[in-house]
Amino acid sequence: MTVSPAASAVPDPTNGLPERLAKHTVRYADHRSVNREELTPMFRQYVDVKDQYPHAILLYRVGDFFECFFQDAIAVARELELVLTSKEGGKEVGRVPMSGIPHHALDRYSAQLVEKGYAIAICDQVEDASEAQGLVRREVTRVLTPGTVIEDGMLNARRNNFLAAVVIAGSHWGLAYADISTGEFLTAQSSELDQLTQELMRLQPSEVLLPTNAPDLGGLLRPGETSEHLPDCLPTQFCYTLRSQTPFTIGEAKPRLMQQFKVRSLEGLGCEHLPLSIRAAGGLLEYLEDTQKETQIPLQFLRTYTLTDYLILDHQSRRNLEITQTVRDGTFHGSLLWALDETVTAMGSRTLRRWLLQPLLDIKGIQARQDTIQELVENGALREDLQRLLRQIYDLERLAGRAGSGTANARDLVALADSFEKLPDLASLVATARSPYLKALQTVPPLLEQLGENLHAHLVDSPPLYLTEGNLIRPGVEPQLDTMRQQSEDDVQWLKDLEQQERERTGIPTLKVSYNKTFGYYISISRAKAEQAPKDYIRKQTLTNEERYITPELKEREARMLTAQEDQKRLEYEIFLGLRSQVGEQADLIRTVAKAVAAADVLSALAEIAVYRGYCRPEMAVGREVTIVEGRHPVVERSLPAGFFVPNSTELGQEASGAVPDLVILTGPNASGKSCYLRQVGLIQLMAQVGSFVPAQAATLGVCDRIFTRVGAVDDLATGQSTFMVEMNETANILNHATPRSLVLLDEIGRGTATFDGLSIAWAVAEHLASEIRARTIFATHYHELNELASILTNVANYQVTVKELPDQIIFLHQVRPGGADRSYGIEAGRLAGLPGSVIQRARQVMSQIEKHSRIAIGLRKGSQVENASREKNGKSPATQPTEQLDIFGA
Ligand SMILES: Nc1ncnc2c1ncn2[C@@H]1O[C@H](COP(=O)(O)OP(=O)(O)OP(=O)(O)O)[C@@H](O)[C@H]1O
Repeated sequence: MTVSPAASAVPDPTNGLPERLAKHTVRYADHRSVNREELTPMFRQYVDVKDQYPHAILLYRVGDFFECFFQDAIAVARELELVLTSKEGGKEVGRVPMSGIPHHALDRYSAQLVEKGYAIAICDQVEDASEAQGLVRREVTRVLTPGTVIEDGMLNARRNNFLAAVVIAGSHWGLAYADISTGEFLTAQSSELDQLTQELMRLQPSEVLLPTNAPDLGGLLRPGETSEHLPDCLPTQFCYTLRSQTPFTIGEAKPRLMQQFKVRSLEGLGCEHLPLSIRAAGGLLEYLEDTQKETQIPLQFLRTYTLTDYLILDHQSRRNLEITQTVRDGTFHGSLLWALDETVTAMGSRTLRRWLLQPLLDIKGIQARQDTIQELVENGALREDLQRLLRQIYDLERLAGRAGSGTANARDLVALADSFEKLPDLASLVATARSPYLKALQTVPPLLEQLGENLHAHLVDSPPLYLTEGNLIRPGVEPQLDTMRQQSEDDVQWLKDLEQQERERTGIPTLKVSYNKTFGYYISISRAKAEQAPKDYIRKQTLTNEERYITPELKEREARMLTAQEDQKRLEYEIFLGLRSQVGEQADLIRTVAKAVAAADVLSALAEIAVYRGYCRPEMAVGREVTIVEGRHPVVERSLPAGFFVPNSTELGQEASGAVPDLVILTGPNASGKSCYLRQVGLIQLMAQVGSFVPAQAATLGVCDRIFTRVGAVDDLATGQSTFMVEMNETANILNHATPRSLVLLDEIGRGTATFDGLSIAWAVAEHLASEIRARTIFATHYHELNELASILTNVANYQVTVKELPDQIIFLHQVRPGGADRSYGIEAGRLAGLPGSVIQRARQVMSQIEKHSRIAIGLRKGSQVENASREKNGKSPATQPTEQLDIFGA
């Protein structure tokens, strides 16, 4: 990072030092507090590097370890539960805190630190320690931050790892985001700050770059940390990196983008006229240059999108519909994605997640997906063969990314070649397919076929993990390598011959020619026979049972052999690098194919589900109709034994017929299935717009612009808002943004306050939605007084979830039927829960008094009588001619 040493004041040297170390001779817990002149040369080199990376944990290579010192040692020991020790920092300095990790465990430990929101600078030895004159030269070769990791072990295969950058100007904002492991790079600009929050919540980026004027640049705010530099609209749950403003200025960002994509104008990228988008994207690119050092990240062409391209789902709705995790405990198990993810590749799984979070608005796009699913539903053999082949295709997107960035190993290239080999099979399998997503697989780019053949021709089937140890390249492809290999076989034979020859010369049949790292080749004779060793043997080492010798002839041959081996390994490595860059050059093409493969995977998974779980193809309509026949909740159905889920139908929002309501008031006892029904309707609509088949017997669904859900009441502890305030904020958001094309699912509005306030608000909200906005709405409530609304507004209907009452129990039928519940079963539920009999009896008395005398009840009764009379007289629909506000509190 181009960050100057921290500008903050030099800290107290012992601040944060663990007691155990403080008691000993360790005095310095922070590298900035030490007098550099007094440090040993190695420590001086360390602090010089550390100064350039004040906000990252510096992992400093010393032999076989990556060591941390001073404050980093303390943090790393704490976070990774490693032993904190100390090392002599200089005569006057004394010991400084130290902790370290073995170099071979770098990936594992780095992954843990990055996951905890730390940035890591890896400072490696850049010259051979044995050849160094004085101190070994070291350099930071890579900076790892949560949003910039590409290492396989640090990424979740089934989800994207996004790095985002935001630029805010007043209420306008620009957002750019990239997944550098797959190369996706997108940008958007808009004008409502709330939408920025919603976009970030959808993306769940691992790291967000924020240009600021903060003096302490490069700082990383870990999730949950707050800062005066963090604007209010940005949720604290993400990891933020504070950057300088300069790369985010239009003057720097624009040329950087043009250079990256080798274009003369940004017109082709679609963001020419979106300055905030350009600034965000340019700032993100600069950060990549800064952190990736020599590693080139092959990004795809920047794509500009607008928020209105997709069905809008705000964060609350996404959460309430439990799309990627459950509300209750935030687990994947129990979410919609869990229920639908039958994909067989990691690329498919990531694509399904993205599709579920961005349902489509375009009917043609939806139908293209539906057509593909239908073909795969109708042709079971095709579906099975397709999935069998897809299973054999590796993560092309990320493998291409690693090849392009020069971090792929030989196994990665073999995995790519194996995958390319399957593409022609895939193409011939779908040769006669008719649907769009299968047709996309019918042609295999010849370049990829050749590339796969070339990789297979060169690389052995199971290459080693390390690239510089040889054994990567097959025999017979590179004459020079074959000559070298022949030479080393001759050498091995020469050693065998030597052993035989020396056994005969000395008369010792147990004499052996062996090798170890310290002495190289030597002749070994047991101690008992040592006096038989010839005079020309030079003794090198004496062990308890063995004497070891060398001869000038053996050493001379050894020197030649070792050089030849090194040359051979180097040549293999060079051939490998050539292959890797050939793959890297095709990264874009590979990713295009990867996209097609991923989509086919998602659609065959959805087809498989449709067949086995009895889903139907919904008819997508241009109007506002929501007609679902015998719908089911896709997740609850899966968690119940087969046949236990009770299907329910839904009819909302038909244009012409007055018989179909826009708004349904849904009543029913606790735990009867109201929330489940509400979510079921939302999920069916969402799945339909993703292009999936839906859990129903039949469905006709108009395309929705937004789905809003307000389900249950949960305190938002993160922002310190009360249950009621959260509920009111969410309700306000719905009333301000819903349109006649929206689907609104409300559960228990007005519960978190006094009953009268709650009922009044619930009434007013329902009335506004039905008569002003006319959004398709299901309004689940315990206030059965709201049933009166249906007698006032023609586009409102009452439904209830039915129960069967037995003398000592209620049986939940889970059936949604027309009509309103005339009472709630709260007291009944209390009785079943074991409240004392006297309390239950008293509650019943109180309730009957309230029902008789409550001014709300009287007001409602009176109001509806008056309203009915006036409606009959005028013959007008109150939905088209809003009534005056009903005085539910009586005169
Ligand atoms: N259609 C159905 N078929 C079978 N079981 C169902 C159905 N709907 C709901 N259930 C079961 O009933 C349980 C309670 O449902 P839900 O939470 O939707 O009730 P509710 O009416 O919203 O309750 P409350 O008013 O207390 O919030 C669910 O966990 C589910 O197991």
